Formats: sequence, C-alpha cells, structure tokens
Amino acid sequence: MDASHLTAPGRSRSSQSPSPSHSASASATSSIHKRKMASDDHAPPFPSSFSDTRDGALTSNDDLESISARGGGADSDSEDDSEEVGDDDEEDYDASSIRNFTASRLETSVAMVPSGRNTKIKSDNSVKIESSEIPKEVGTGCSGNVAPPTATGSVSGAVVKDEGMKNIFTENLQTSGAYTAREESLKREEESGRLKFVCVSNDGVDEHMIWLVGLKNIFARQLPNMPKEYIVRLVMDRNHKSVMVIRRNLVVGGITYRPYTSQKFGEIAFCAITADEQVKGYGTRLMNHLKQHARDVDGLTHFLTYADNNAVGYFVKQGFTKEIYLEKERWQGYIKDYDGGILMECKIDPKLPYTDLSTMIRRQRQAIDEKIRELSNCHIVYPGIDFQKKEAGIPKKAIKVEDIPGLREAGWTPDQYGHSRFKTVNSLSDQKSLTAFMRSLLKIMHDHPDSWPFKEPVDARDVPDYYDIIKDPIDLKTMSKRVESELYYVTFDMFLADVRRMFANARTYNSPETIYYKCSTRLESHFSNKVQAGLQSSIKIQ
Ligand SMILES: CC(=O)SCCNC(=O)CCNC(=O)[C@H](O)C(C)(C)COP(=O)(O)OP(=O)(O)OC[C@H]1O[C@@H](n2cnc3c(N)ncnc32)[C@H](O)[C@@H]1OP(=O)(O)O
Repeated sequence: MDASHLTAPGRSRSSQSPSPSHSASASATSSIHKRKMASDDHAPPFPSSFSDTRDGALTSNDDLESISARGGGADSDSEDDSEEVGDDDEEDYDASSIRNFTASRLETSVAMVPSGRNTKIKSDNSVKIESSEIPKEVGTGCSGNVAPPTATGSVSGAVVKDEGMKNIFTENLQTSGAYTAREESLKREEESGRLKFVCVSNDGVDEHMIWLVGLKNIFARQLPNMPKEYIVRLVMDRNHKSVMVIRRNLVVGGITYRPYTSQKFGEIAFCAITADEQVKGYGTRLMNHLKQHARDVDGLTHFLTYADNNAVGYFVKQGFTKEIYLEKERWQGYIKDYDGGILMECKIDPKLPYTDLSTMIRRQRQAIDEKIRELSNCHIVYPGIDFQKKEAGIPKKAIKVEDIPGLREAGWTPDQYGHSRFKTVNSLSDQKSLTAFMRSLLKIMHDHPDSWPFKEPVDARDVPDYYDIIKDPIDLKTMSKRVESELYYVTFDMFLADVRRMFANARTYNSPETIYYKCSTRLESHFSNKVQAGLQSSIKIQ
C-alpha cells in the first residue's frame, strides 16, 4: 500500500483506536497524534478479518463502490467517485477482498463487534429518527423563556390596541426569517416522506451499508485532503455512527461521529453535503438531527470536532465555538490532535427541540411581535394621502396637516406645525403673508439680469437630453404658479427647497465655465442676501 496515504493526512481526526496490526501505518501519522490510549484502546475497531487496513479488506473504495452499484447508486457524487475514488486503490486490493468484505458484511453480528473503548455498541444501532420523536409543543416548556401567545395576543399589564387597527397591519407582519423558512420547508419534506434523516452504523443491513457507501463517497469528494482509506475506516467503524440525509433513497450528505458515551461527548469525524445540494439548509437540519439524536439516544452533552478552516463559519452557525469549555479530563486522550483544523465545541442544550426549532422560533417571534404591538404603534400602516394634483404639481385641494392619517395617532399636535428651521412667526404665520413674501422673492429673482435662463421651463426641443439628466426640473414660472395657488408652499422651507433645486439643476447639467452655471451662482447669491434681509425684517429665524 502506498505509505503516502497514511502520512500526515490533511485532516486526521480519527479517534478510532488503531489496531496492533495497524501500528506501521499509525506511526506514519503519529507526529500529529498525541493521544493517550487506555489499554482497551488497542482493541481493533473492526472484526479481526477487517482489522488491518493494509490487507485491503475494507479500505478499498472499489469494493465499496461495487456494493454501492448493487444498490443502484446511493449518492449523486458517487458516479464520479467510482473513478476518482477507486483509482488510488486499484493496485492494492484484489477481487478477493470484495468477496471477503461482502461475505463478512452479510455475516456481521453484534458478537463480532469488538469491545471498543468506553463505547458500548448498541445492538440496534440503526436508529431512524422519526419526526414523532420531536416534541411538538415547545414554548415555555422547551425554551424556558417563551411565553406562549394568548388567544387574544395580549400579555397582562399591557394596553391592547383595538381590533380594527390590528387588521390593518396583520398582512405586513413577517412571520419567519430565512433560517425558519428553510427549516420549515425541509421539515415539510420530511413529513411528506420525500426526505428522511437516519442514524446508522456498520450493522450489516444491506440498505444501511449502501447508504454508508454513498456517504463515504460524498466525504471522499468533499474532503479531498482526507485519505480515502481513512474515510472508509471511520465510516465503516462500528464505534462510529452516521446521521444521514436521504432523499428518494439517495444520500445527500451526512455526519459521521463517534459517541463517547461514558464521557458524554461525541467527536464529529466528517461532515459534508453533496456538492449540488450545499447551502440549501441540509447542513443545518442535519446538525439539528444529530444533536437531538446524540442527546436523546446517546446521552451526550457536547460535541467536539476539528473543523476545516473553510468550514469554521458553518460550525459557528451551528453553535460551535473555538473556546473549549468542556473539562479537559472528559476529552483529552480521546480525540487526536490535528494540525489542519480548529478544535471546536458545541454544547447540546438539554431541552431544545432541535428538530423543531422553527416552531419555537416562530412562537418566540410571535410573542415579541405581540409585545411590540402593545407598546408601540410602529406596526400600523395607514392608507396614504389621496393627493390629486393639477398643473405644476399643485394639489386640487388643500390638505390640512392634521388630516394626514396617522399623524395625530403618532403624537403630533397642532403646535408642532411649521417646525422648520425658518419657523414662521408673527407676520408670516398665515398663508397670505407667506405668499406675499415668496412672491416678492420671486420678483426679486425675476428682475435680476442673471435670471433669464430660469424664467421658463427648459424646452426639450432645444435641449433634447435635459430631462434625461435632470429628473426634478423647476423654474421661476412654475414656482410662481405654485405660489399663486396658495396650496403648494405651505411652509417656507418648501419654497426654499425649490429655489435651491433650481440652482442645483443648473450646475448639474452645465459645466462651470458656461454662462448658465455662472448665472446660477450669481443669482443664488443675490437671492440668499435678499432672503436673509427679508427674514430679518419680517420673520424670526429660529
Ligand atoms: C468536521 C468536518 O468535517 S470539517 C469539513 C466540513 N465539510 C466541508 O467543508 C465539505 C464541503 N462543505 C459542505 O459539505 C457543506 O457546505 C457543509 C457541510 C459545510 C454545510 O452544509 P450546507 O448544507 O451547505 O449548510 P446550510 O445550507 O445548512 O448552511 C448553513 C449556514 O452555514 C453557511 N455555510 C455553509 N457552508 C459554509 C462554509 N463552508 N463557510 C461558512 N459558512 C458556511 C451557510 O451560508 C448558511 O448560512 P445562513 O444560515 O446565514 O444562510
């Protein structure tokens, strides 16, 4: 066998005990393995006929491919893998190994399973995770801090808004985030039977073996730095379990882990989703199933894993941290050091309904929304203003500020009217005075020698691209119509905004050396002086 397969693998996270006969290859990797081993660590992980990977009994991917083929292909990655994965091993294993493996596989019994260190192998180590195991009711009981919404949606002590108002906004309520939506969609797939999550190990059951081979192929493809023999060893090791996503009997991905039940933690050896199904939520759902299974079936409280650098982000999103809080005595010596990844830990919550988190999140969101609605009006959307306009954007009829729907409800009072920087007082407090002031300013501009470019709207026949560039045109004539209507400029700020826009438009369309640009600068300066003088004499600036 090519020794390079076993030399310093890119990832080397096996916690599997090397068999005595494996020592030669083990020494090749031991530079990064600093594991202390208990005496029963040396128990071979496979039945004796499989124990030495060098005899090719189990590590030939070709062997496993042949089983996979019998099963009609267990993985979408496997077609390509059958070439890619098998190539390395072709020289090392002969056809007899296929027979050995197949025969042994079919004869496999619990009695053949070695007494692995600290790990009791369950005789029924194939566990289908049924959705019926999932606690249906979450809320206070599960999260411990979520008050289930009451029928009326009220929480005692808070003011309840009237129902009429509530109806206005209910359609605008966002009921789920991206995480919940993905989880719910996959949950529905599970309920419809199109998708299932299973937990199996090498128990000799044909279907399980086919799935394990499919999963092995995905790992081989998705974890290219991992020696393929190493992947096979661990996936087929009876101390390891694999939680898999199966869709229409094809493996979509999975996680292979070793539960150290006496230590109450598990080590995730491999985790991968087939290439074309990544970033669709399978990885998250898989991890949630794993956590639920590991807690409820294996009795684990923590997971540890050496995460590939480029997968750290995924593990962080699954609740893993780089800080290891688990007491060292519980895990040191059980998992191997690995220099190609980052050791990460995840605490398994004793109560969380991992496979039904979406329901819990939905209820929490609902409870928070209810609370916000009781404390604030921000969720209420009022109908807009029926703002029918005639020429020059002038409204057909005056709209009183206090008639704007929702303004009063938001706390506005009439004394806040005209809260602009140039708040009008005294003589300009009524519309007539305001109109007179604006009219005089327009006349001042109109009489100025630099006003000629601004007197009329720009004619598109003269300047064809003007309205492509200037989206908000304005001119003195249009402003005059607005002033005279007495319906448009209800504050002085609105008038000022139009004047400023008129000059800004001129400087946007024209370059600084043009007469138009220069006119705009001069006229604006003249205007500003007059405004200051006018305001000082007739109104106060606040
Ligand atoms: C112990 C180990 O085996 S380490 C090696 C891990 N495996 C690999 O790197 C193999 C290649 N990658 C994969 O197989 C998959 O992408 C996995 C297993 C890492 C993740 O499975 P996916 O189905 O893609 O994850 P899922 O769709 O649930 O994504 C969950 C979140 O993690 C993010 N995410 C997924 N992969 C990564 C990544 N490599 N790095 C950072 N973030 C990631 C997703 O964007 C998503 O974020 P969001 O919830 O904010 O939208």
